[in-house]
Amino acid sequence: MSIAKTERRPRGELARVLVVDDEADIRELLDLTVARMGLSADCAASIAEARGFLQRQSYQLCITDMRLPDGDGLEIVKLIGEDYGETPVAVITAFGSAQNAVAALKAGAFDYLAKPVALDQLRSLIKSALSLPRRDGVLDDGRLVAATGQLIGASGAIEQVRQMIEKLARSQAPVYISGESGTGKELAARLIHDQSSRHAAPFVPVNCGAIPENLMESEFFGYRKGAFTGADSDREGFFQAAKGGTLFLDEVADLPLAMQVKLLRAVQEKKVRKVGSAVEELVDVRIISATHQILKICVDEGLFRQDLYYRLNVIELRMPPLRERHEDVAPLVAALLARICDGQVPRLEPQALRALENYSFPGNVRELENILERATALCSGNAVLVDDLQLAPATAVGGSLGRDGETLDDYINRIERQAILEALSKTAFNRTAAARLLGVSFRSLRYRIERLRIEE
Ligand SMILES: Nc1ncnc2c1ncn2[C@@H]1O[C@H](COP(=O)(O)OP(=O)(O)OP(=O)(O)O)[C@@H](O)[C@H]1O
Repeated sequence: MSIAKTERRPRGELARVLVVDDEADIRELLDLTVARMGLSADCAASIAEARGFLQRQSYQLCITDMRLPDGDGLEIVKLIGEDYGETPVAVITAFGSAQNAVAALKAGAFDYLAKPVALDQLRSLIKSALSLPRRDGVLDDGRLVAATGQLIGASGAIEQVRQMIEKLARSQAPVYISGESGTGKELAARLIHDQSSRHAAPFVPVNCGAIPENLMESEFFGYRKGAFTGADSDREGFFQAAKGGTLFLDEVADLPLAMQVKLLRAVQEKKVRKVGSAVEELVDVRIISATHQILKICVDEGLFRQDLYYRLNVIELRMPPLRERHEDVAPLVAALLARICDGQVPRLEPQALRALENYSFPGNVRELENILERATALCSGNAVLVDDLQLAPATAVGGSLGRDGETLDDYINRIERQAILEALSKTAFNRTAAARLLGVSFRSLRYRIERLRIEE
């Protein structure tokens, strides 16, 4: 790869878009739209032609069809990802081909457009791609976007999360953030938004478990005046409030099934309909979802729609529990104490730090925050001692023991199932790697998967 391909476009020079499509009328439509936006386009009819253009010229965006005469659009996504990483790639998928869109996003595509291409969607996609920060976090106007420095921790696991956040910020793909309560899922979602091309638009966090079921549709999609008693004026919903930005659906597993159907439509069509309105409106919103539950189990238990699961969980970001990264405790303590005390920061006795490093933190970083807040209020003088921490006695990993009426066998099966699903999700459903992680043989894992009827 030559240096020129990753260089920024000099100030004043037109941004260039590479269009790859074998259908002349689509090439023309894209070429015209790009030109009307004051940009310049090169058009290729095949992968081979696109390769030639990429070797000669750097691009701020590539838009490619999925079906090309000498291969498929995913090849372009991969080629650019490997050799021309600064260039975002959007794919055009056939009407209703959700699988293609998901596959392209998983392969690293920046976004997708479904045929027939809607012009306003195309324009907003181009605008988003052009306002993407560079890999080093510098925007087109030279400003630096918020760095992932707010995510404290020096462990390999947190470093991986930081890298993943940076990668996800350069895409529009739906992200599903998994992890126990208090591991920093919302913080990670905010960081993805802050570093993305959407950073100037709103980040709207929604706790799906906190909205009464009968108000859900109007809270999400808004309503028209007169839609129901008390609707005395038009109101926007979360989707409209997050226009151009990011909608963070926290505790998404708590959405009732009826609402899941409506959300699926909104995600798939990128359109919503206000309660009481006859027309649908386009909404340009990126969805990041999270839950502390294991969503795959909710799907298996029939509580969460599988089709919605696949649309939301295009890319998973796993937030590791604090007990898996004890080396993060000391830097977190230092940062949290500075945040809590704002000025006179007390000293943590070495014994107190050791006690924290050996603690299992069922409530993760949020629990550490609470422990430190309480300890700073309780401590006398300027030192926090072990007793000030008031650590709870060791608890079982993974939370409560048994649910109401659960037999011992059910309980053991549930924990086993949870451990297997976690291992499978950590290893991208590679059974050999998952078996290694669980310390069992491949055959034993296969047997357990069958016995517990786990579907991948
Ligand atoms: N690595 C981190 N560095 C600094 N602060 C962190 C980190 N992880 C979590 N926090 C802080 O811990 C608190 C809990 O984080 P957050 O709300 O993002 O967790 P969560 O996983 O979304 O929790 P829940 O599942 O309960 O909604 C917040 O105050 C957040 O700023």
